[in-house]
Amino acid sequence: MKTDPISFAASSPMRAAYSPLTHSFSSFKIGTPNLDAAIAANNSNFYTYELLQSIAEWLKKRVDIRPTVGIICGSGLGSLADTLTERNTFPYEVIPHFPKSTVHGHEGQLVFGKLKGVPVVCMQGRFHYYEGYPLWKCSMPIRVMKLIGVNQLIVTNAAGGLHSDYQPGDIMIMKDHVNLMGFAGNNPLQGVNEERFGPRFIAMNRAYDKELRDHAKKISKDLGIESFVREGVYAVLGGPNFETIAELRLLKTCGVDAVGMSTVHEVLTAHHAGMRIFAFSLISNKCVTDYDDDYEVNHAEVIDTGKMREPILKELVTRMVLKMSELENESASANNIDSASLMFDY
Ligand SMILES: O=P(O)(O)O[C@@H]1C[C@H](O)[C@@H](CO)O1
Ligand SMILES: Nc1nc2[nH]cnc2c(=O)[nH]1
Repeated sequence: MKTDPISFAASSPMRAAYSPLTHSFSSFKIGTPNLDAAIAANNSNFYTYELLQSIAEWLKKRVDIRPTVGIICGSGLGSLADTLTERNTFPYEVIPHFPKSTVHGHEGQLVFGKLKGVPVVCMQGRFHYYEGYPLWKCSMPIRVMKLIGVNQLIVTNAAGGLHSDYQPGDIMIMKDHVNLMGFAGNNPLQGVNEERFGPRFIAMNRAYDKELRDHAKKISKDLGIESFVREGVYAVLGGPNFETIAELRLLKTCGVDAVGMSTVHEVLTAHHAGMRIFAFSLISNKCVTDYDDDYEVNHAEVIDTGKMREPILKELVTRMVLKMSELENESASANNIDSASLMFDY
């Protein structure tokens, strides 16, 4: 009989639970009220490697497509997944152990399919910290994708434009981020490190792949959209409130170009797992940094900007996926040549 990871965990006598609140580990007997309370309070990293593997296996049993490229759709950008052919859709509530999507504009389903013949898996809806989930839970689908075979990730989001030149409808290729939640000690990689995904300490200077960013700029030129494609720095805040004027002024002086409430936890998890990452923000609104400005940002506007830019974003993402698949094939054949020459030499 196959061991269900939950029952396996339940049969282990002791388990360590990490509390990001107190930054400490405590040992709990499985099945004791203490552990149950810790899990209920989301203070324990509950997704063991084996549990994540069982989720990946559950999906692989139900779908033939084996994607190596994953896509995360931001607010108002879910229709990117509608471009897929040979679609196989899994609402999050049917996938074992998946959190539920609660935000308007995030459908809450995992969609497998093909983009111009390239197999991809798309998160049509993501998880945010402000929904009440800890960051390791928000980013668990990235690890599931990794176990399915995904090694390149496209991450999209809607963000407020802080840079004075940015206008709603602009596309900002992310070259870096400021992890404000990380400054406060909140990080999805906290807790016992799972070496099978990646090392304890990771460098971040190459997280946003330069070659992919250059391809995106070239594609933008080919599409004739370079006048509204930017490259900049995204800062993540926990939300759900939008920022105060004082907060925005502070962030502007720190070199931040756009502000949002997602993406960074996914990028950290994907980079830790060795994935190649391309990320962009759709600038959905201007950030108000003037006390005389009465304009108030709202979520409906964020969704509407996504709809407005839908056709061009679909084209950008499709061309990026084709390019990523090409790069992967090139590196696969280079590896084959390498191993063939090794066989010849020895
Ligand atoms: O999921 P993303 O980051 O695209 O969503 C942004 C941030 C908030 O969730 C929401 C605010 O309107 O849009
Ligand atoms: N934090 C933040 N997230 C956003 N998502 C879309 N617009 C905004 C914004 O202005 N601020």
